[in-house]
Amino acid sequence: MTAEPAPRADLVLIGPMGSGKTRLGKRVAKLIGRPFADTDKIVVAEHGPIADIFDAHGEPHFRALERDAVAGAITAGGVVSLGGGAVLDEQTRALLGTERVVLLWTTPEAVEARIANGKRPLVRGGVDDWIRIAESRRPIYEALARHLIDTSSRPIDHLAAELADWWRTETGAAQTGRTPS
Ligand SMILES: Nc1ncnc2c1ncn2[C@@H]1O[C@H](COP(=O)(O)OP(=O)(O)OP(=O)(O)O)[C@@H](O)[C@H]1O
Ligand SMILES: O=C(O)C1=C[C@@H](O)[C@@H](O)[C@H](O)C1
Ligand SMILES: [Mg+2]
Repeated sequence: MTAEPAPRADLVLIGPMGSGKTRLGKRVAKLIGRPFADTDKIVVAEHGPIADIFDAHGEPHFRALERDAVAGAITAGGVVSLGGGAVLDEQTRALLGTERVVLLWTTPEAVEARIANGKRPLVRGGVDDWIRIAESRRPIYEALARHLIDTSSRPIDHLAAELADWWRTETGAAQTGRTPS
């Protein structure tokens, strides 16, 4: 029997816009003492604001940039927060098949204020856009995830502590005290 390849990243956070991937990812990385990367931030650093990329070149161009950012970040390791739609890419989904993937979910009520800053071109129509997109992607998210966290109402510190505990259990770090490769 062939063993499943070991995950390259410590954690990969997926989920809809505003579910807290960036904020929680940063926090949990600090707790477990591992580097943090956010694929949206990588794309922005290299190519400028996401809304500008969508407006100037369209979504498929953004997805291609995002695919490369995801592959690079996962190969580098640590805690990786993906953009909400990164899972639409087939190559990315194949990569995530062997990763420790955590799905963050939230309610429309909780997300409405979180997505109101105009930085996300796909929800310019507000929370109705968010509901349509989140629900259409839900089966993809659920098929990839090994663990689910609802970020609607609990304080970020509690969520981060819970996720760090899950990581320790999954990796055996609690028992051995070592950092997994
Ligand atoms: N658990 C939480 N409680 C309250 N506010 C939160 C929580 N998680 C995130 N937020 C706030 O919601 C907003 C969006 O969070 P964040 O940027 O982490 O979402 P995201 O999942 O990375 O979204 P995207 O897919 O668009 O990158 C931020 O202003 C953040 O501070
Ligand atoms: O869910 C999405 O499709 C997106 C989420 C954000 O993280 C950004 O990657 C961008 O706004 C698109
Ligand atoms: Mg984010």
